[in-house]
Amino acid sequence: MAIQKKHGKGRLDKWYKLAKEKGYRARAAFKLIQLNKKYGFLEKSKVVLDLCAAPGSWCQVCAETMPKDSLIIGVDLAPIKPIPKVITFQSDITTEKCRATIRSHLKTWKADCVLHDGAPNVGTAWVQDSYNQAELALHSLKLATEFLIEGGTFVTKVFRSKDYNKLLWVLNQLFTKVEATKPPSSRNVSAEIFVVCRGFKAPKRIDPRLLDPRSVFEDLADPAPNNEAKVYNPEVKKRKREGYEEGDWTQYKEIAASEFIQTTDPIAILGQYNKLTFEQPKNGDVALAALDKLPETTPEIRECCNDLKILGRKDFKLLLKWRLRVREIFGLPTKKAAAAEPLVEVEEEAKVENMDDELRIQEELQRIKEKEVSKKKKERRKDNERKQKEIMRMQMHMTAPMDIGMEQEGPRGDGAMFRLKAINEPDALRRIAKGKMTKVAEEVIGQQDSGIGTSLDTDDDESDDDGDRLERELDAMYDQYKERKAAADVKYRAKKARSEVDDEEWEGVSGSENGNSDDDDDDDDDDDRLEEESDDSDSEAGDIKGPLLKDLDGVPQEGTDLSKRARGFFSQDVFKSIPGLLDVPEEEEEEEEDVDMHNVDQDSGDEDIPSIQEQKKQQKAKKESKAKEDDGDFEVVKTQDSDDDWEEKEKKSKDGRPRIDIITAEAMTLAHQLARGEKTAAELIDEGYNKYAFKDREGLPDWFLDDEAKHDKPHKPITKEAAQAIKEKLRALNARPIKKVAEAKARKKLKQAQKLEKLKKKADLLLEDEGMSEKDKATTISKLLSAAARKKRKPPVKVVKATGANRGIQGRPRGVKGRYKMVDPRMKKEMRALKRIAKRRK
Ligand SMILES: C[S@@+](CC[C@H](N)C(=O)[O-])C[C@H]1O[C@@H](n2cnc3c(N)ncnc32)[C@H](O)[C@@H]1O
Repeated sequence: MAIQKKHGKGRLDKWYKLAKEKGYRARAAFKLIQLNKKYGFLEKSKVVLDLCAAPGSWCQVCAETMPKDSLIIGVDLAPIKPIPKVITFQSDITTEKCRATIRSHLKTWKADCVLHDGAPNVGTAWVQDSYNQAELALHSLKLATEFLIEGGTFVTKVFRSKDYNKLLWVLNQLFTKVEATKPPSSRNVSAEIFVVCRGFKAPKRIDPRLLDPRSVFEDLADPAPNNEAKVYNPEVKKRKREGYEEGDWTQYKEIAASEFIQTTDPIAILGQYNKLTFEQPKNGDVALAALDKLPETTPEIRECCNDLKILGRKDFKLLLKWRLRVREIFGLPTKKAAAAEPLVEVEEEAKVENMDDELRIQEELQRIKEKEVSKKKKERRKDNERKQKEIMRMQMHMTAPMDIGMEQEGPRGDGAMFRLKAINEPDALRRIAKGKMTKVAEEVIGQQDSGIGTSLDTDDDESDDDGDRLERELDAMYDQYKERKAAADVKYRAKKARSEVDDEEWEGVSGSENGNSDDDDDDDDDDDRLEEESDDSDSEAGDIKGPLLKDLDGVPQEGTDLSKRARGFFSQDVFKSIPGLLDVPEEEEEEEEDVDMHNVDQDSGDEDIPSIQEQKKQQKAKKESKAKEDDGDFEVVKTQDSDDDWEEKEKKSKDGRPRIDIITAEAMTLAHQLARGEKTAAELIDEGYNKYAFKDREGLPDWFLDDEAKHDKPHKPITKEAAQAIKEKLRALNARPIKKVAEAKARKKLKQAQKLEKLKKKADLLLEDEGMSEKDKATTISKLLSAAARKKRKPPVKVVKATGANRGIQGRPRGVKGRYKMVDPRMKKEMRALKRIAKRRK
């Protein structure tokens, strides 16, 4: 990462430039803008108090963002140039006078928001600077507690220093939500951060010590280093990311061993020091001399004392035991003695009890909570993974259903996953076919309270919020990418359209069931739709026969240009009165035959596709047979086979052969092999079971699946002949005019025919005229014909020079009508030069 310069031109960063551009008085404006973007406190505020407001960019932002007629008061030590809609005055926020002036401006009102971006004069020692900042923040908090409305927001700038935690503790006592954040516009090199405190508790009485810098920052002990951790768990070493401790600038420290014996906090010594020394100081230490001579001070103890930093848990224990033993010998109070004097101990403890302890306890609690939550998450995820694996194993016949708790009712029982009766959702079968097993199981089986516990994703929704959000963002980004690509890339559009058509084919059974003709076929939508439909399922339960018993006889199938779904839709009763909706009008047919443009299949002479007359015949025959059925008194029981028939019929031509258009070289190779008997159908089916066939795509995001789709299929060899056949097919297809051209040609033809008709009528009239001689009639008719054959001359294109008034203009030059072309002298010269060159080459 590049190091940000804080001096010289380094200060003039993008925020500085942007502030200049936008007319803000300081780049600090963006800090407030970004804070407000995150927390949104300004839009709902009517009264704002901006402490330390000079030069006034925060006030500018407030005036811009807050509702009209809001009250904005800005105060600073330095003068603030007037800002429209803002009251400003010069004062020191730590003084009583400033407080009184604010009161006079606010009258009886309370501020919805108090902002503080104050910075005392910095440039002294870091410790002093940070302390001053914390102190100023506390002063601003004091004003906030006086003028802030209950539930109001206080925003303050602080430095991350040793006082930071104490300040945070105070803020936590007064606000329900306290969050520290560093807006992007705040320089990385700056130690400043902003604390946004929401939900002012507005207590009736505030302990003055809470807002007194001396009691908050100075009277409290520094947070004790975690010496226990160092001693009880010495193997886990924590790096000191914050550098040296305050006032502790050396790394190597020794202390007299006698001190260790006498101290009340031996752990602190063991944690902080490197060595317990037995060396006598200049003025002599009797206790140390005695200790040195004690038999309890064994060589092992001495060895341990020599370097505390390399000791393990066991060694520390040894030292502590030794200390207790020596204390007993010296007659110093030990634990046992302390137990006999509980009152003294309690008093001592009460003194130690301070804000830091509370902070530590809070932190500890938070840590334990987080640990628990993450443990639960992990367990849930593992559980889900296990279940998914089991289901997959079962799909691959590696596990019996009993292994995942389906033994009570068997595979077709109430809770059974593969029970077809349960799949009464309009789209469920298709979804299963698509591999949306988990979702279906979740929705359908989950409703039945089967106890299998296959609600694989539901728990994750709650537990894995971050993961979900990330996934959603990725999905949204991928959708955007797809849209962008579709807009720019024709091939991609065509591919997408193809894949949608493929999807539609699958939907044959369920697509028209509810008349949901306008549904998209997106996989993503499937899930949503499943949810919607399953909601309705109760009410419709009686009507739904299940997709395996689908009545599609009533749906006209062939002979129109409409899709399957559209046919289903238009076959409803309401449309019955409109003639010709489902039939192709005869005129159109004739026109199509005349124009020769739409019926591509006829063009190509594709015998597999039935002609319109044949289609009609089929329809007629169907109607008759249906009428016969209706006449009869018996009810036709639909079977699964009949549905299959319907699907089959859709795909078959009149002679019963499947209507398959082979468009890839692989398919053509297969077709050739089948035709020549080189491959049997059984072999083909067998090849279908390959390593790509059992991919679990459930729950995977679209972008991943799309990428995978490029590679997760077997690559079949293709033959030269097959490739050639496909090439020729494509060439023939390309040779055909595209629809637009064909339409234009047809229009032209039609116009000519109309003209000819008109001429004919005129000629007839002339012929009937008895007053004209035959010769005159002939000349008039020939004149008419030649006039009709004459092409209309296009008006010439006017050339306009792009000089004088026309230089550099855009659009039509003045006084020029009709078609025109702008030329400039440069173009003229270039054209001449080109002509010259061409001439020379000749
Ligand atoms: C970073 S500037 C504030 C910028 C301001 N938020 C803006 O957007 O323009 C810090 C300001 O705090 C002011 N300040 C420092 N100590 C102050 C005090 N005791 N009372 C009032 N203002 C003080 C300084 O005069 C300085 O103008």
